[in-house]
Amino acid sequence: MTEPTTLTTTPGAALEAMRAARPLIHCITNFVAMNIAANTLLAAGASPAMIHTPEEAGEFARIAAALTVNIGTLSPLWVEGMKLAAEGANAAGRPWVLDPVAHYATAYRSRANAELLALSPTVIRGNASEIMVLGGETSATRGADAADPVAAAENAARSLALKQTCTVAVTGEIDFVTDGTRALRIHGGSALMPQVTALGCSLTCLVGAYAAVLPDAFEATVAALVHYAVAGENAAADADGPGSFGWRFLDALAALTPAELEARARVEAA
Ligand SMILES: Nc1ncnc2c1ncn2[C@@H]1O[C@H](COP(=O)(O)OP(=O)(O)O)[C@@H](O)[C@H]1O
Ligand SMILES: Cc1ncsc1CCOP(=O)(O)O
Ligand SMILES: [Mg+2]
Repeated sequence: MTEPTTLTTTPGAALEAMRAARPLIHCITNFVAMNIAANTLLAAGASPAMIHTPEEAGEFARIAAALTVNIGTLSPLWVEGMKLAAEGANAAGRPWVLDPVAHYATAYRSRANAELLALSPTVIRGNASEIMVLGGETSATRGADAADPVAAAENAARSLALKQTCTVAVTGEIDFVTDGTRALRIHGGSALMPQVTALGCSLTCLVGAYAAVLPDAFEATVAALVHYAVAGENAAADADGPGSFGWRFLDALAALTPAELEARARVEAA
């Protein structure tokens, strides 16, 4: 029988540590997400830098506390920058997070994603459809939005985590995080979240911020997802729709205190 997964750093302590460190996060994300992801990191308490050109991406990854790579809007130059950055992060012993946006959509995108997977991301964060296909299963989805429930992706996430020796986060109505041995589910958030573009991409950057500070990538990923889940619930309480949810969500990320996060976190064994 396996032991139930417990956290050594609670979500409140993780938030306190992340804000105290205000880690510099190197983000290579897509054109849609760049602004909202940078604002997400600032609101949460980290310091973003969006740097993608091959001339400097490898060098900068060695300076930053963590790297996040998102394949949402690719071009050959960007892919080169992503690979150099991942190599730089690995060389400097920094964690890096991969967001495989719609990696199944085209042959070019699949190839780029496979090349990044070969560079051993510390964490992979995707929606259920993205993780199912990465884990060798099929999905009816074609674009960036999920067409499957998170529960359907749990087995794929476990096998992907074991194959890649990394942490895998599957997000959706109830998030699932595993490193192949440990596994937890995180409740919270809002049905308005998938109606605002790039919130998943921005979460990937926030996972980088926590992974920069906590030594355990599994626990860092859980902490980032809990921060997002509680902020999402708070923002949704007064939102009229996706538009007002967007700005309320930034405010809620910033307003959360470690004590509130501690009291409101809903994490269960999986
Ligand atoms: N139906 C939902 N209810 C609550 N939270 C949700 C729901 N769908 C997505 N989320 C949250 O939205 C955030 C982005 O996840 P997701 O939409 O799965 O990513 P992506 O944008 O990459 O498809 C996560 O924090 C996730 O928990
Ligand atoms: C719409 C879109 N198209 C290419 S990247 C992107 C953003 C996807 O954002 P998310 O995965 O967070 O929904
Ligand atoms: Mg996504």
